[in-house]
Amino acid sequence: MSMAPILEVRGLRKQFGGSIVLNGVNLAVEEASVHGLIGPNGAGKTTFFNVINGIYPPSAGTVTFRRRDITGLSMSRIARAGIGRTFQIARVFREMSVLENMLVPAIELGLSGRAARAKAEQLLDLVRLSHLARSPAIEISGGQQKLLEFARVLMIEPSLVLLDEPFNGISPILCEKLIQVILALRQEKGLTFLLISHEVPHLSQLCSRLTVLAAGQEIADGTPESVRHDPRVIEAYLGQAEAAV
Ligand SMILES: Nc1ncnc2c1ncn2[C@@H]1O[C@H](COP(=O)(O)OP(=O)(O)OP(=O)(O)O)[C@@H](O)[C@H]1O
Repeated sequence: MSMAPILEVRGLRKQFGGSIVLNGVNLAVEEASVHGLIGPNGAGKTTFFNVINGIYPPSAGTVTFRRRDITGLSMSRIARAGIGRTFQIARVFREMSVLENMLVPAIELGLSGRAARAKAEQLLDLVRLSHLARSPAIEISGGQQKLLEFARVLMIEPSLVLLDEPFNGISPILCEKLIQVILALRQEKGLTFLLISHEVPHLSQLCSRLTVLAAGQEIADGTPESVRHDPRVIEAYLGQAEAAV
């Protein structure tokens, strides 16, 4: 059985002025997998997401999603093609209630009021935010805002979800819940996840495959176990520890 990867990135480069942040990244994500993207601070992980979901056009390289070339498309077209994304610091509409936040993507997609609301309530239940549905988003914690953003991304029924540090600032109990939700969505709906995280135990629990980015290039790719013992990976992280001293 050989299936084409759902996402295939080749030779991706991103340069800001004279600074090369992504220097020819290659990465393939298998459909219905949970794939981790790790690497030292400043490696280019968030920039990689920013290029994949259309915040910035790449300087060179190609992005293929479900066999379709999506390189350089706008953010909204990439979202409509089926790629959802969350941010390191959740981006929620702070003055709106939690439920209203959930309805924004539905309005953009033109879903009917009643169906959208039922779906929103079901997803809020999934991330245990139902009791806060009427609270203004500004009044819930940063961790709860991240869960809200996660649930909101699911409103557009993406087939690939990019998660940037989904566990940061979330209580251990909700982390465990989020892990179970991700695994269930993969198992039951065939969703694919690409996630940036520094949480090694969570990554080992979730991911069949990890890609390690350092200085804008992928330096290792494989199972969490093989990557952890890769000398290039150890060296990349040691470099960071020395730099921090
Ligand atoms: N819009 C931009 N203009 C100029 N430089 C940028 C821009 N966006 C990112 N960079 C630079 O790219 C480098 C990589 O940043 P990025 O946030 O992608 O790394 P990261 O691996 O996600 O790091 P962290 O783990 O700290 O979030 C940094 O040196 C950053 O300053």
